[in-house]
Amino acid sequence: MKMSDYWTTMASLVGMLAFCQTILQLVFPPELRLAFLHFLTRLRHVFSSHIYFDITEIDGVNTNELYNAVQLYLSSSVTVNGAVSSSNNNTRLSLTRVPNSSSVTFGLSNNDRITDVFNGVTVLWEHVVVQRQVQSFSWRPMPEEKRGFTLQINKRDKALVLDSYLDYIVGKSEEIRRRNEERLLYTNSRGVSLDARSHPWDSVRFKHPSTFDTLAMDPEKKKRIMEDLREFANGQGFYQKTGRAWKRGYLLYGPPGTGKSSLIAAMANYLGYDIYDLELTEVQNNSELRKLLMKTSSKSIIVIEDIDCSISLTKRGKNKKKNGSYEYDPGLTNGSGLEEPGSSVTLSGLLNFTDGLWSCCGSEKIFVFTTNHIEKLDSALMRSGRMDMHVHMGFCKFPALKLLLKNYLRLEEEDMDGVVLKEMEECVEEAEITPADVSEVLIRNRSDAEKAVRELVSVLKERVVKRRKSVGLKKKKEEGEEGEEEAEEEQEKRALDSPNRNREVFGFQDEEDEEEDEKEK
Ligand SMILES: Nc1ncnc2c1ncn2[C@@H]1O[C@H](COP(=O)(O)OP(=O)(O)OP(=O)(O)O)[C@@H](O)[C@H]1O
Ligand SMILES: [Mg+2]
Repeated sequence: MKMSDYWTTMASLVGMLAFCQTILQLVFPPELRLAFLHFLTRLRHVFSSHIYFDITEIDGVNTNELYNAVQLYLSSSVTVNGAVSSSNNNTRLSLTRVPNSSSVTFGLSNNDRITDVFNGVTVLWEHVVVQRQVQSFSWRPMPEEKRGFTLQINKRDKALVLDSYLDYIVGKSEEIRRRNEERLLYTNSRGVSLDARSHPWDSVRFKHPSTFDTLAMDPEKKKRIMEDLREFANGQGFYQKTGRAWKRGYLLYGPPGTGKSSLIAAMANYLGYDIYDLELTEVQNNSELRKLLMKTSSKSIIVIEDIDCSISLTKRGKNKKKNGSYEYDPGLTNGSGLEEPGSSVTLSGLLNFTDGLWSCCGSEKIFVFTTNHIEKLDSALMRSGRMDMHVHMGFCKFPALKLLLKNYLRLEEEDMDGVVLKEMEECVEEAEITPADVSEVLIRNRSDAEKAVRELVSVLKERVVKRRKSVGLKKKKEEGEEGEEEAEEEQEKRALDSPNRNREVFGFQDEEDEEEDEKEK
């Protein structure tokens, strides 16, 4: 038989089987029909030159990330990839826009098909939507519809698809999400079941406008951080070669309102990473902490803000328990001072979270801790290798001030009066003002740039005067204390040198003195 005849016979066989399926659906009772249908579908697949893969939206009770990836990928290939869209002119698309999202997502309508070409191989995608059978009882309610994609490929292309096409789709969908600036902000909350199948993080779309362009800080420091982040993101090979986990730790410290949280948002926007904002007070113990970590995705920033507020995570000695562990009380004592059993996150638990074997579940993760009081932190948290970069976010200096003026008032250096600029330059550092306070003044007067600048200068000057006063008072106090100390010392010295010292000091006369007194009498 010729090859073409073979394929014709096969095609007619497959067609016949499909026809039988339809007849069966009409004639037989449901139970029998189902069994026959299964049998015929199998038979059809045996003779078919195609192979099919089902990618369902929900895998058991977990959401299937591959489903979302395929949806995003196909949505972009319909709109971006010209070759595909032109061959799918008749495809019906559904349009969705998620709350807070700026972009519209195109998706395949129910039971519609689309072709895609990968490395010269054509594949067919079908979006299958069927009604779910009514559940008598379920721990977790399921959606009414069962959705999934079916991928149809030629049997001979199976290896190519399994080896690289699906990976390509996942990578591409992540890229699309980042390009759409659609990042997610996750947070954990207490009481969420942490069994192996559910997701302990709640997420919202993250659209923070802070970027490195809007961040007012020392330009050199900013450049270094950006370089470090870029090297990290491109450093897969380096981390592999050196045997290090592909992760990096940042400790941001400084007074409130100096831009620590803004820097984290800028980092996420710069790299296109998601943020996991870990609320440590909601975590009951180390094992829960580990489970949370296991459920974080790659390309993410895991943040623990205000770590200094977790008292027992600070100086080790203070809260050392009898068994040698370091305890953290996340407010779990129920007011009676009695701690609920098993409710503690220890410092070593936290260090394992950032540094131990578990920290490299997934890869490409950045850990960021923030604190207002670096001096309170335990040295174990600070040692090199743990927090790779310590970034001090300090009071506003002149370059940062100029950036804020530019961002808030669109005032360039050359637009401004040289004398005013000089005044600002001279007093900004001494004023010890935070970028948050500067922004406050500028926002208040943003409709009138001149007024904003005037007010800013006067605020700076006021602060300088206040600071000088308080420094003067402090100095005086110190001098006063020093003076008193000196006077006391002088007195003591005199007392020591005086021949009557024993009298003064000890309150008795020695024998010699008594004799002299007698003589005088
Ligand atoms: N360096 C900065 N550059 C630009 N804006 C800043 C900067 N620092 C603070 N701001 C402004 O002040 C606000 C508060 O800043 P942010 O929350 O980042 O401070 P923080 O250091 O995290 O404070 P805290 O220690 O209280 O958490 C921000 O919304 C931002 O508008
Ligand atoms: Mg903050």
